[in-house]
Amino acid sequence: MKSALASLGFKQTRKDAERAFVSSPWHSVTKGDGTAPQLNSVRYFSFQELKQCTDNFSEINKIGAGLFGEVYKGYCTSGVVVAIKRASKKSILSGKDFQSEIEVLSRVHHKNIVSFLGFCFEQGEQLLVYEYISNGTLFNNLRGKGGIYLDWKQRLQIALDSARALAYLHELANPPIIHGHVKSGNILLDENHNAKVISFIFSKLVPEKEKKQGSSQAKRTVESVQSRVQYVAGTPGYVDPESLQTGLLSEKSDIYGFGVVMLELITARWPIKIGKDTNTYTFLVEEVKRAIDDNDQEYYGLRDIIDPKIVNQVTTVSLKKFVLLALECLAHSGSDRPSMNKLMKEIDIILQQAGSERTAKFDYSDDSESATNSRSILIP
Ligand SMILES: Nc1ncnc2c1ncn2[C@@H]1O[C@H](COP(=O)(O)OP(=O)(O)OP(=O)(O)O)[C@@H](O)[C@H]1O
Repeated sequence: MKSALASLGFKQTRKDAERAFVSSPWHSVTKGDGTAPQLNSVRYFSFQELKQCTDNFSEINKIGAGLFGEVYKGYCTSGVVVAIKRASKKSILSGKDFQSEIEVLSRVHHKNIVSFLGFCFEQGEQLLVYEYISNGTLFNNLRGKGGIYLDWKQRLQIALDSARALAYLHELANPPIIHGHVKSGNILLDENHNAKVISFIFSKLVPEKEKKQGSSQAKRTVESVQSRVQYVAGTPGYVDPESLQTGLLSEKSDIYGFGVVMLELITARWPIKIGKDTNTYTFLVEEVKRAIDDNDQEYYGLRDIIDPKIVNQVTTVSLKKFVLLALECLAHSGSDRPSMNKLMKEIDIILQQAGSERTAKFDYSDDSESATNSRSILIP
């Protein structure tokens, strides 16, 4: 992390850092009260610096918008590119809340989670600075909008990368973190098509006034999620039905969202489709469940639903196992869903099998195993 920061080219000296920290509103919050944040691996960016590297937050540098606010591409003087999330007025947190979010963010380090580089908190602004991930969201790429063609094995690898990231958040991060908003739009692809999970902290970045009693690290109200799904396109299809009933989010809500992402990887379809009259909805989960046919040895009943771009590549065994695993994630009751750790291991096995199934095909042997795998040739 240190070298990444040094290469940012802002030439931050210890003096600069101290000056910046003193001028930040946290100074008054933390001074002498023993709650100084552990910010060893992140740096403070002045608002002026961020303004400069985004050309005054120009439209041309705007790359997206989420519930926290708008996201800008920023060019550091060294040429390093960063992604800057600028809180909208309604997302501004109290100094203490922002501080605790920064503390959590600064402790998360995983190769499949977008790196958090620093923050800014001055002039009534709150900004988060991340490494910039160049190849867009999985959501867009699956729908041909990101310019990347993803074959079946790459999709399995993306599932594995994302599962690793979420398993880390659930089981290794300290304190454990519930993502709260798992969707293909929150999985970015880097230049080597590695998956990088983003936005995991957002569900905690809910303004104080929107929080309900009982909101904590482990159990957060789902009210904010519900209010968000009304205006975030595509998100409703990912919401765990059990959390909607109980009003609480848990790790199992992330598992549900992940199950939907798994189905997207197979089908490249929207998690929810709104009919022309806007009164009818089709959930991908229901579509897949309806189509499954145990008697179909080849496609498991999903021939017409599988993304046409990969339909000639999916291998029978890996397809069936992957779908069954996704359906386990989508069980109505959270207690029936697997843990992220289990998912990670299962997907790893499926990926290895998919590899060997493919190899079997290239053997051109005439046994029944390779006959079953007759669809496993990769189309370049
Ligand atoms: N580190 C990053 N590198 C490149 N692009 C990013 C990065 N972070 C965010 N983006 C872009 O900005 C968009 C908005 O991101 P953001 O995380 O704020 O919102 P979201 O994922 O759409 O929704 P939500 O905040 O509700 O999860 C993303 O879809 C992505 O295109």
